[in-house]
Amino acid sequence: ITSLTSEQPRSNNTPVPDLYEVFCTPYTTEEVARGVRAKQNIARGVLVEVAHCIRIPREEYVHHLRYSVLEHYLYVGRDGGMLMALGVGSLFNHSQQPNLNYTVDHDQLIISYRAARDIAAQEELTITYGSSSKLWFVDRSMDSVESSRISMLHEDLDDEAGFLGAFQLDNGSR
Ligand SMILES: C[S@@+](CC[C@H](N)C(=O)[O-])C[C@H]1O[C@@H](n2cnc3c(N)ncnc32)[C@H](O)[C@@H]1O
Repeated sequence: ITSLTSEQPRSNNTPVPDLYEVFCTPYTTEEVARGVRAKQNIARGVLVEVAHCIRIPREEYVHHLRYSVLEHYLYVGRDGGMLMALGVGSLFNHSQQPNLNYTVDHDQLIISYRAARDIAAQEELTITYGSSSKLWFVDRSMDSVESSRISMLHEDLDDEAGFLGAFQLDNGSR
């Protein structure tokens, strides 16, 4: 069965297997601080991960989850709801110059992550949560000094939906 499966063409929404691993970060501040890094070189455009999500209705988010630790793990969903990405979708750390882009399929409750550029083995895989002025933590990523300079230059461009949740609520957008 294994060889049969691997001989079949990969469908457009099947990520390439074994591209990443979870590691302990030197810079985030959780009790167990993790990030995700590449295990091998990844070419630009490669589908790295597909995260199935749990939809959290707006009411549950507003009255419960935003007061919990999960607040720092949620993606913005539809109609004021939020999405909890399963698997490593919830473990990507933030960078102002991320090497992953992601798209949210609100109907299928799926977030797809693709390489935004060529990525070298051992590089941390990162997404952007939004502009640095809206983050709820001190950005300690390796590129944060350079990135805060760039984000100040691009502050006005950063108001799209789809980033992780907390700052958007502070921002009064729901
Ligand atoms: C979605 S979680 C990422 C996984 C998290 N590092 C963990 O081990 O559970 C978001 C949290 O990671 C931390 N984090 C993510 N990116 C960071 C960065 N660039 N600098 C410092 N902390 C970061 C913050 O504490 C944030 O609330």
